[in-house]
Amino acid sequence: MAATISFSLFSDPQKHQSLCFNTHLLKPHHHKLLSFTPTSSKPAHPLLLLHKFHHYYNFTPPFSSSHSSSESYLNDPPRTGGFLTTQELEKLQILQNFRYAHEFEHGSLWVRVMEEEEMDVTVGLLSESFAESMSLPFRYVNLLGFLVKQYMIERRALLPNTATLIGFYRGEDGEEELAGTVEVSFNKKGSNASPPSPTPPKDSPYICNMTVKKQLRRRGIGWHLLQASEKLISQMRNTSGEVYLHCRMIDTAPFNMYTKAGYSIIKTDSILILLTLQRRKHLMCKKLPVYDNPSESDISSSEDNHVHEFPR
Ligand SMILES: CC(=O)SCCNC(=O)CCNC(=O)[C@H](O)C(C)(C)COP(=O)(O)OP(=O)(O)OC[C@H]1O[C@@H](n2cnc3c(N)ncnc32)[C@H](O)[C@@H]1OP(=O)(O)O
Repeated sequence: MAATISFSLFSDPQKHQSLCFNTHLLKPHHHKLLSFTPTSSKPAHPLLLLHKFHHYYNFTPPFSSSHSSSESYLNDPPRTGGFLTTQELEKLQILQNFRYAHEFEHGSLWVRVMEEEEMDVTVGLLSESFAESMSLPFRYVNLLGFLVKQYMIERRALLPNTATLIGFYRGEDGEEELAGTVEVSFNKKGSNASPPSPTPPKDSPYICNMTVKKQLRRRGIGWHLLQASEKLISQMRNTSGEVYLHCRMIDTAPFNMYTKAGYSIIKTDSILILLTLQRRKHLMCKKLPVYDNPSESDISSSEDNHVHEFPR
């Protein structure tokens, strides 16, 4: 079981061994989940679940208002397997300082880079979204959570080449809550070793794993998570002015959003992809302006900049 899981989950084949080891961290209830047989007549084999999970968004694949030191990246940078260069330290600083805010008539949204302590809530939000999109029963959310967390730990080690953004929403009741998340990779180092088809260029920025909490959808939050991602990409001063993303053909909501935001289809999976139990996907692309000075990328509309106290 351990060896099979490691085969399909991780984006970097060289991490195969380490995941074999990690799977020993499975708690007894995880083992139970892996061998779980749902009530339908056709049992969902754990391998099928993992296969679907791997190909869902990018596997290649939320928030508390109180917490965390703002110095966390620089004082305790994630382990990248080597020393950080001066340029990488500068990029960590950009990530740490990144803020995006928007005032709606119905409430406020703040977006920033996820801190380590926020990983568990973010994992919870993503797992529910994956279960929903893969039409899996709610009882699979815990197992998905285990897999998503392993993935996020691996991605976090690639900071500042990739980052997970989280958005907090405060509605009319004054309560703040985690509203959504999105992952951005900025360059080849942050890209996935085995990205989904159709394959995007590895050295270009790439957006994936966007989700908005179900109860908060259709309020403009997804749109502003996308704007925040593009703003961050521009601030990170990439040489490539193009940003790529995948969107499943059946997902009309994100497809409409990306089209409205100026993304166009570059390539679409052949119908033969259905033989591999995957949904057909579009690879979409948008050309972003390249700025010499990162502050020039601060192009949010004036209403976006009604930034007050930022929850941390
Ligand atoms: C690259 C990737 O990550 S692809 C994966 C995308 N994620 C998912 O599919 C997960 C499940 N879905 C979601 O979490 C949400 O529906 C999201 C993230 C796609 C959109 O988030 P929301 O906050 O609901 O979107 P938002 O309210 O900002 O709408 C922006 C635009 O998207 C489109 N849109 C959003 N929801 C819908 C919908 N249900 N039907 C049709 N179009 C929709 C519209 O064009 C909308 O603009 P409009 O309001 O002016 O018509």
